[in-house]
Amino acid sequence: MIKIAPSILSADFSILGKEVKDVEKAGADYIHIDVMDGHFVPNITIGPLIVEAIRPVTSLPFDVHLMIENPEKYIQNFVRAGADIISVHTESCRHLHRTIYQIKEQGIKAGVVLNPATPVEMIRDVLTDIDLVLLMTVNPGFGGQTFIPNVLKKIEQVKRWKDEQNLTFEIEVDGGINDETAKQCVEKGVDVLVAGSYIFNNKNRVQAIEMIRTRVSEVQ
Ligand SMILES: O=C(CO)[C@H](O)[C@H](O)COP(=O)(O)O
Ligand SMILES: [Fe+2]
Repeated sequence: MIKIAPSILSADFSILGKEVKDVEKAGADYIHIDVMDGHFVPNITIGPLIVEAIRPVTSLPFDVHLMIENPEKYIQNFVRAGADIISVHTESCRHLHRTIYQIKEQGIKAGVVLNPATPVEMIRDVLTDIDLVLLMTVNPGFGGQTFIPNVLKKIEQVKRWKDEQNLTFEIEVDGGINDETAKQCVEKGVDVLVAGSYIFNNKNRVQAIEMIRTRVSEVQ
């Protein structure tokens, strides 16, 4: 069963709690939360206060995507705020293995993220340590960008390593996901689809999630 993780980056922030509830009712599996610091990426978004504020609204897992410098400094804050999965970029971690274990020691799941231009070899030696691999299908920083098809072959490679070693981490994609690109990613072995603008820009979130599920079911 493919999981769908609406990215609240494209939600209406003036009614954020209501937006989260809306996608939960529409059949979301995770809530994807994009944390940006204006340094690692050219945009500033959500901090632990907002995560804490929406925590009581839903029981869905919070999938927190840290696009920040020195992510190790903020892990505990996001765990206390209610994160269930924290993913860090290989490009912002000098000691990736240490940071992964810092997350896991907090009793939550750890993910690693790769930008579109970062080779998958960067995570090969931590594949047995992680719960999630997040492959960016756009350059991080903004919602509503166009899917980069070159990432499809990276999905294929990560899926091959996962199967060869009988590993259980989830493969997630993020950026430019719509019903068509979702299908292409699932064909290559993706388990979790992050979608921001495709879901939140549709007034009918049930229909948006249903469109993705219908298209990807053609693969399964
Ligand atoms: O991490 C992100 C951007 O850095 C977002 O999760 C992503 O862009 C989702 O937005 P969309 O589905 O509109 O592309
Ligand atoms: Fe994201």
